[in-house]
Amino acid sequence: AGPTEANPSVSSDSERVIVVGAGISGLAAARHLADRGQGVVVLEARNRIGGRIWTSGKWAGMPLDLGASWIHGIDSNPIAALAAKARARTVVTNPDSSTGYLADGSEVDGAQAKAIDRWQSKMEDALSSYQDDADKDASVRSVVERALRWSSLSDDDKALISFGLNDYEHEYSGSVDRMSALYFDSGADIKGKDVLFPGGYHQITDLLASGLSIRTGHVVKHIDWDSSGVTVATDKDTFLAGHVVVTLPLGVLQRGAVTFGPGLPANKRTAIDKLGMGVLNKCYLRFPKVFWPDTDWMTHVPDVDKYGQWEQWINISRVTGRPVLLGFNAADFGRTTEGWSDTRIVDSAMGTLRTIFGSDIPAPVGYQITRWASDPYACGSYSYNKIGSTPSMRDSLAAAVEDRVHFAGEATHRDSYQTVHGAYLSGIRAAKEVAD
Ligand SMILES: Cc1cc2nc3c(=O)[nH]c(=O)nc-3n(C[C@H](O)[C@H](O)[C@H](O)COP(=O)(O)OP(=O)(O)OC[C@H]3O[C@@H](n4cnc5c(N)ncnc54)[C@H](O)[C@@H]3O)c2cc1C
Repeated sequence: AGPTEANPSVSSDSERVIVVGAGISGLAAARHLADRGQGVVVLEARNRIGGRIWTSGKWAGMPLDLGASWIHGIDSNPIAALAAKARARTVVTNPDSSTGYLADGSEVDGAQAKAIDRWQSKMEDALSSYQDDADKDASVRSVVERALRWSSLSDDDKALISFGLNDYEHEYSGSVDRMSALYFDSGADIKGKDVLFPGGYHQITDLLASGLSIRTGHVVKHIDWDSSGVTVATDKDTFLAGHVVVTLPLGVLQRGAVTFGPGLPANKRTAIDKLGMGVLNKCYLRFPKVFWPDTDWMTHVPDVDKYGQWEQWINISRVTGRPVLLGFNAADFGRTTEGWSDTRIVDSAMGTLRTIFGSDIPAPVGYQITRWASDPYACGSYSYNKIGSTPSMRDSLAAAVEDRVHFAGEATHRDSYQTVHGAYLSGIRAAKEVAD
């Protein structure tokens, strides 16, 4: 039967494709299919599209990205092509444009900067020789600490090494205590400059979404299939289709928030279980005036007992001309702060800024804070390679089930997981599977 009058959204149209999730991967899949004449409906739990791309309009005239900010590596990056198509202005941020500070707030001098670089190279060497020689996985931290004879080091050197370890956590989002030394960096190298969008990343998702049939406010609960088709049940309705493209974040799959009938194959369940979902949170602070240096980045090396706290900041005034700083917290500390009140988070951030810039800096006039791990439709920021996982598990995560249930999303991209472009490419890949 076709759509019924009582329930127009129920259709047995076996040609139709349902896409679960209106993040960049779901939108890419739906766009690809719709452009080829395929009937496609996107079901999205939130009342907005974009998923982990989320531009806040809370401060008038100052769009701020609470999820992804950058196109990582603009060379042959499909998101750079979409940005051009959307006529979205981009601004390069340069990792070398950075001012560093030590635990006491003093600026890192030339010799100290060299010491940081030296420890960073030693860490990289230790991890790459481990990858060459080891036959058993271990955590990034344990490999680094063993190779650098941790217990024999001074507290100052430990602080510099810890800063390097936390840098991995910012990049990969997992804790170095659980991140796989063998595979933590198994993704493809980023090629080209990093750029962000002063007008917000939503320009990319809006471009893809234009004209698509998207049902927001539909929380998918069950996905069932057999030889005749697929049934997708949300909290409001039931939808029938020939194929479904599932773009649920890894953390949502891990939580078992959506049931699959019949169950998912064993290798996919193993991949869901073993891959890691990490955390990166943002805290934007708006001030009455700029009191910080005119570099893109500011870094802070805290004492070892304050591991991972407010180590990386980006100077938003370079991008928007407005007096705004963005502090990041990753992995365990990022997760810990999610249990704190906004006031406690802002006070903690201000503690670091006062150590660096003095107690007479102005109080912030506004803040915006993310809690990605507590978000039930993300359950984390992006995936990472946890001890016990292997890169091939991403292929298992990506594999279609019986040519009916297809999977996309950043975690399914073996080379470019953790990124917008990886998620986008995974959506196109899933759409091509359906269309074939
Ligand atoms: C703080 C942060 C900073 C980042 N920075 C960058 C960066 O600078 N550059 C970069 O390239 N990448 C960055 N990333 C990663 C990037 O945002 C993601 O890789 C990408 O957006 C993921 O897209 P996706 O389509 O796979 O998943 P999502 O965008 O999460 O899409 C999945 C969709 O499914 C929906 N959903 C969940 N559960 C259900 C349900 N039960 N029913 C229906 N719908 C459901 C969700 O609401 C969501 O809209 C960042 C991520 C975070 C969180």
